[in-house]
Amino acid sequence: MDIATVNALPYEDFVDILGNVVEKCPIITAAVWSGRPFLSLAALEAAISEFIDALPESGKEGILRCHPDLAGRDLQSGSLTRESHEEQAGSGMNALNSGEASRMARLNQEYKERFGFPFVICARMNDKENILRQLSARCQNERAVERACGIEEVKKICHLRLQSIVLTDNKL
Ligand SMILES: NC(=O)N[C@H]1NC(=O)NC1=O
Repeated sequence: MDIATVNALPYEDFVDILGNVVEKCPIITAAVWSGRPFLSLAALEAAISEFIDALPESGKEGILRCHPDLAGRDLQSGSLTRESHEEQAGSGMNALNSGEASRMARLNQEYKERFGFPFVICARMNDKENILRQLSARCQNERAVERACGIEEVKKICHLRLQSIVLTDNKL
């Protein structure tokens, strides 16, 4: 689908197709629809970023809280969104050995207790070793730093999800 097709979508279809570019936050997609027409995919992505940046800190934390844990309950029970499942499987989250799995569970829990929101990282840009290393390191951050860090990762995830739906000019 190219950007002209995206711009022509009624809002129901726009939200159906693009509603999970930020995990379980279709309200963001629904909000930016009114900014059409977007000149490019980059312009649509910028509108999403601006919407997120304008939220109060509680709203940004809310976005983080909509994300499933990496290698967590939803992966085990098969209840991840399709996008999240592909991302987690791609980075080896469903193939952790028992030592890695228990380390991931312990650090995820420690992180959530410290910050009140889950650890978020763009799984498609990292392998499991890197994810575990980052999780451990980021547990030491200040809450405000970590909130900003998580939101930057949400934007990376969004960037890749948008690219898999909307053709960029060089793919036309
Ligand atoms: N917690 C977390 O980072 N979740 C995710 N990361 C990602 O790339 N997809 C997710 O669902």
